[in-house]
Amino acid sequence: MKRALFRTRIKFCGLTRAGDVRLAGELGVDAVGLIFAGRSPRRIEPQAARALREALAPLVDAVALFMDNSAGEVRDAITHARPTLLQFHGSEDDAFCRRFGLPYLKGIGLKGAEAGLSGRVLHARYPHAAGFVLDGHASGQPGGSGERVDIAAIPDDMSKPYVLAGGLSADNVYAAIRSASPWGVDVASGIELEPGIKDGALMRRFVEEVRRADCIELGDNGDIGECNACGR
Ligand SMILES: O=C(O)c1ccccc1N[C@@H]1O[C@H](COP(=O)(O)O)[C@@H](O)[C@H]1O
Repeated sequence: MKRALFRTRIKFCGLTRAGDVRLAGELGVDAVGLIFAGRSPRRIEPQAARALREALAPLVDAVALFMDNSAGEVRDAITHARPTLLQFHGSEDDAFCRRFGLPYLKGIGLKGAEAGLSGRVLHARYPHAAGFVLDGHASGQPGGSGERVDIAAIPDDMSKPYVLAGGLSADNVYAAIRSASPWGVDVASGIELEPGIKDGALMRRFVEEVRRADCIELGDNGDIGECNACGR
């Protein structure tokens, strides 16, 4: 695939501090994930989400992440966080995910029960999904554990955008983008000091590595061509 002027989208997930949200915007990150899943160490209360939302720069998406939350909890989070996108990581079906009137991403664990499902099956199961988050963890398990995604497990017939997640960091995101060419990349633990506490230097290095991967144009035969932006 030729990647002329392609820009890999970046989502930082599980932010809990307004300063981290501000820095994400300054670094040019496309989306910031606020986690309402009960099983997450990065979970925030809806009221706390309001302050984080206010720290978000314009033109940056706020993504509200859920895992088997009740409809009431999802609505409460939406009221406070005013997300532009929802992300579901549990056993929610398409009807549940779409009932809130916002576009949604469905998180799929590439290990366990959902391993080996084709893109065709995923698209049929979640026909209204805007895209998918393909994550390294087993289905039924919460993400955010740093469990490394196996690029070989990505279905080869994904027709909707997918975001790659699972154990990504500044040390491996370049290689992951070069081999999988995802629509976007999503990271939680790889940019933090401890769950929910992000590290500015790791955030910056992660973005730099994504930009470096995007700077290379791959020809149809996989050869590395010159940089689209700088011509080198
Ligand atoms: O991050 C969490 O705590 C979490 C909890 C429940 C479901 C999903 C969760 N996070 C998602 O998992 C990916 C990968 O995380 P990591 O980079 O491997 O630590 C993260 O980007 C979130 O979208």
